[in-house]
Amino acid sequence: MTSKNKINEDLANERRKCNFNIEEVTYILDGGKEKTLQRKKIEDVALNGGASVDDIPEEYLSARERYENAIRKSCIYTNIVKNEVLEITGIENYGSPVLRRTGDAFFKDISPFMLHLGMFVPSIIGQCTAEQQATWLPRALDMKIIGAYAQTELGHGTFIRGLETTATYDPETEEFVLHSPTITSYKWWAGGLGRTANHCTVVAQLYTQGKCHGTHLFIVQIRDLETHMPLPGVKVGEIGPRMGFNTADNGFLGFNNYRIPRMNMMMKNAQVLKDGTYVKAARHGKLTYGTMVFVRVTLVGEASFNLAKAVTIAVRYSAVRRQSELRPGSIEPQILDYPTQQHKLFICIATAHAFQLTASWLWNTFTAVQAEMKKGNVDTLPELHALSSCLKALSTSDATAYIEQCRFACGGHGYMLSSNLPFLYAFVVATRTYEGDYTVLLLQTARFLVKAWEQAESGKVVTPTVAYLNRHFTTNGKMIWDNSPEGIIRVFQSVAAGKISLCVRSIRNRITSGMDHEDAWLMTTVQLVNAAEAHCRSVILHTYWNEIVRLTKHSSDNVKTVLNQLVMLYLTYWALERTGDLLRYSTISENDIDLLQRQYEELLVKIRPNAVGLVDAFDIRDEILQSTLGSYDGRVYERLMEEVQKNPLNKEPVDPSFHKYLKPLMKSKI
Ligand SMILES: CC/C=C\C/C=C\C/C=C\C/C=C\CCC(=O)SCCNC(=O)CCNC(=O)[C@H](O)C(C)(C)COP(=O)(O)OP(=O)(O)OC[C@H]1O[C@@H](n2cnc3c(N)ncnc32)[C@H](O)[C@@H]1OP(=O)(O)O
Ligand SMILES: Cc1cc2nc3c(=O)[nH]c(=O)nc-3n(C[C@H](O)[C@H](O)[C@H](O)COP(=O)(O)OP(=O)(O)OC[C@H]3O[C@@H](n4cnc5c(N)ncnc54)[C@H](O)[C@@H]3O)c2cc1C
Repeated sequence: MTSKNKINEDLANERRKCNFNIEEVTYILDGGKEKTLQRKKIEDVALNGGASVDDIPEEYLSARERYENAIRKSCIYTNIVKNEVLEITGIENYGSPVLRRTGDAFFKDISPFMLHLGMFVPSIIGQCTAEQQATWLPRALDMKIIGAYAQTELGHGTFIRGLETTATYDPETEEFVLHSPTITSYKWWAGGLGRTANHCTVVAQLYTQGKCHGTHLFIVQIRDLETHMPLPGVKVGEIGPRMGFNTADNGFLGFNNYRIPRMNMMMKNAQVLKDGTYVKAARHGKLTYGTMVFVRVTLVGEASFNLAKAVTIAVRYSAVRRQSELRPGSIEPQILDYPTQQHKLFICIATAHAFQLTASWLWNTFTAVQAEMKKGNVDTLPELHALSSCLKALSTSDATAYIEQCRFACGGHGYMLSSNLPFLYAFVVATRTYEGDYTVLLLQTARFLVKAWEQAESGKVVTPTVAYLNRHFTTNGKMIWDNSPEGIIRVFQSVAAGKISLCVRSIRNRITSGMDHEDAWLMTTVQLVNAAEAHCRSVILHTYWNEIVRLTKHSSDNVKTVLNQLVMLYLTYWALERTGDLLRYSTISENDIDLLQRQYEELLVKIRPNAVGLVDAFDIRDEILQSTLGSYDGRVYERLMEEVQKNPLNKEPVDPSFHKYLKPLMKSKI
């Protein structure tokens, strides 16, 4: 073995200690052996050309060079996908998470094509009629047209009903006239819009026959397909440097009485006829928000995957890194041996599992609701909206906090861009805001919870994810504390029920004392966010536990044991995090809390020998991890030194600025 492919001895030892079958866990996380094999096949085809490697790491490039480089790599990757990967996987895999994640090997930051596949194509699939799809979809999938999703404006992101861009129907020419009447009506933020896209989905207020019918979606060509020049009446550009997403050319867009054909309105859920008659969406008023629901569902899996990357980096690094002395003169321990380090990292492994299994479950729920809606039944949509809203909010928020924790766990080296942890953080922290801000989405879930509470109060049976509310009305007093997984979950459900109940009481009291409903709701929103968070925690705990029980039924004993230890760690961690709530809503005692703490510390000890095996089971290739600290071989220090050689500042022994500025300064007199 050369030093280049030699595995770090500490990491090799960790792998020898691992007592479970790593592949078995990978299969569970991927959703089955076949899925793992297909993912590996895709990765082999897409990555074996080594196309990801930049001669100069992208962080050293100027804004222009970075963008051009991102486009170059996006085209390379798209050609590989079109010509090689889809040959083996089929076109239906075009937008699949596996392909998006494989693409991470090409970009430390973001592909300018991400929103094309992430939202433009889904908006065509979800919002267009079959006839419209036949016109647009093949061209979009073949990249003959490249799209963005332009909804947010300079003045409004959250409040979609407040968007100002107008689309006014002109029956004379059978066209819509798009217009940006104010500075705040300019579209702002859309990924890929600034420099790359030649089309976009535009969300605008629809006017026909002198009446406004609210926001609707339109497909709009914004650039010439030959010259790429913005079309007359279109003003488009890039919004400037951001915390992350710097290769995603997020853009602005304004229209000056810009005309598009009538059939460019996405007409699956509402239509404007040739004479201007508006035909209302028959089934549900919010179906035009469907693309957002789809993306929120996929973001739970994204949160899991990015957290899995971060914790793979941090655990491998913590096995390689030795620091301090436990006793005078003793060998320096691996930092992974410190219980405080285990406390930082094992919860991240467990959370990545919890979110991955919840994401699959949510995806199944989403497809079931879609199937019902195809049959004309929209009854399950409110529950899906409430679930996808809170799960998106919590998974992105927790993943953000834990990725930062992984960075802290890597000390100074975690601050290096080459560790990839700062990029991961910058990417994931944005997911807490985009596709619906954290607070705003939890308040959407709270609306659903208050309604469900009122139904349960009146004796009606409520939908499955809030079924615990029915129990709330049949049991008296605090929930009996019980340290079994099912017991902990029941207590978390009681916490949620108790908090929702307090919200309802607050709202009612405020109304009784003279407030109108809107103000009473507004004054209760701090509690409502808290209640929605508690509900969502209980959903995640419940789903994670149920899925582990179901998926490990036929697993080997050691896999069962280690996955059980992780889920128990997760349940215990959250019980300890929420002791205040447990004291308020259950019979838990001081003694029970002491026991929980001991149980938690014992779980850290039990998981420790399998920690590296557990992150290996995420099976994330080095090309995708893109980290000096987290590679499979653990050559941390060598890679940090190799990276230094790529630094353009080190190309010449003396920097020109020395002669230009430093030397004159040194020579000048005070
Ligand atoms: C291949 C790719 C793979 C992976 C993906 C990887 C990366 C991700 C890809 C792309 C993402 C990248 C960038 C992000 C792009 C964006 O950010 S696009 C812009 C997103 N914008 C938002 O999310 C805005 C958030 N705001 C809203 O959703 C709404 O305005 C609101 C819900 C907050 C409020 O809407 P209103 O119309 O005012 O409604 P309301 O009065 O509050 O509620 C009325 C009733 O309607 C119900 N409702 C609201 N929304 C929905 C919905 N979506 N579905 C079903 N029902 C809904 C609401 O609950 C109310 O019901 P009641 O019964 O209580 O009356
Ligand atoms: C990296 C990135 C990429 C993006 N990509 C796209 C894209 O491709 N296409 C697109 O259309 N958009 C995109 N966006 C925009 C994004 O969807 C919005 O920024 C997001 O929905 C939040 O809206 P806002 O910016 O208007 O925030 P605001 O609504 O102004 O929020 C500001 C604060 O006010 C609070 N707040 C707002 N309303 C309420 C309320 N009703 N109750 C309580 N608190 C409230 C929020 O909680 C938040 O703390 C992107 C954003 C980012 C950061």
